[in-house]
Amino acid sequence: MPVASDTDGLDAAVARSGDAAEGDLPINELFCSLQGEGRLAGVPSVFVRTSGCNLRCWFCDSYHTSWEPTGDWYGVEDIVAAVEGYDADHVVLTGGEPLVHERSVALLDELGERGYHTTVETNGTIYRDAHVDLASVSPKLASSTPTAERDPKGDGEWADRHEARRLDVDVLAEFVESYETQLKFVVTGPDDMAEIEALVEDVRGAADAPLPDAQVLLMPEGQTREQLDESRRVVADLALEYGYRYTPRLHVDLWNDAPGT
Ligand SMILES: C[S@@+](CC[C@H](N)C(=O)[O-])C[C@H]1O[C@@H](n2cnc3c(N)ncnc32)[C@H](O)[C@@H]1O
Ligand SMILES: Nc1nc2[nH]cc(C(=O)O)c2c(=O)[nH]1
Ligand code: SF4
Ligand SMILES: [Mg+2]
Repeated sequence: MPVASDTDGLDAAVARSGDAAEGDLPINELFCSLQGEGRLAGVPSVFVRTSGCNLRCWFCDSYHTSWEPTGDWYGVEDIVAAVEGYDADHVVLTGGEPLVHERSVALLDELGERGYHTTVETNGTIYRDAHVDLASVSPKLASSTPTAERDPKGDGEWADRHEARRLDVDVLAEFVESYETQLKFVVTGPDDMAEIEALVEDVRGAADAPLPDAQVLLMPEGQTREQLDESRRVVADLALEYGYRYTPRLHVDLWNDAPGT
């Protein structure tokens, strides 16, 4: 069932569609896999992927949650029951942008109460107070902006909105202060490094909690194994040069771009 048909996933994906009940969340997919990214890479985890996003990265590997959001509406209890059907104690709430949905708070709190370790994969533009064991924040760099030349769908209609929304240093600082946080940058090449260094310094200046280099991760851009074959060495060398941590995309290395991985 399409969750949204117009171009603004933030408004449209949250809009009530037909028989969706108050308190439901738009879910694009739910599956069990190994966490592929970040400091918990390799840990068996249930992934809950919400639909709808307030940004439009040209490279988004979850096209059907952002550019053309699809999914069905489920209540928190149904989602928890589906999670409990798998033999895993880690849950990753992702999207789309899960924190555009106020209802994500209830889901995270319920999972926390049941003893799950919760990771939230977020673009870091919206802060919410919830049970979050690891905030996996992926701030979006200028190189993510869908200019006319790189737009997967249109002719750059989203570029200005994306550009205006993609960074909020105070929101990033709030994540760092409130949660165990990793900043996980999608790196397209050496030209991204100046923006990363400046942003990390800005967040350090704004946050009342430390942000050591070990919590700053560089992740190669690439939706397929073939694309990562081109990018991973470049990004690994940048991590070594700048003293940040490298994170693989283990799921892509293992299963390429297969659905449900
Ligand atoms: C689809 S996003 C969903 C969560 C949230 N909207 C975000 O961007 O953090 C999940 C993760 O995949 C990363 N990602 C998306 N497309 C990618 C690509 N082509 N290459 C590398 N990482 C990508 C995002 O930066 C984020 O860390
Ligand atoms: N295996 C696996 N690990 C992941 N880590 C973050 C993901 C995401 O899409 O947020 C993701 C994903 O889609 N698959
Ligand atoms: S913020 Fe995340 S979900 Fe939204 S377009 Fe970018 S990568 Fe995709
Ligand atoms: Mg993914």
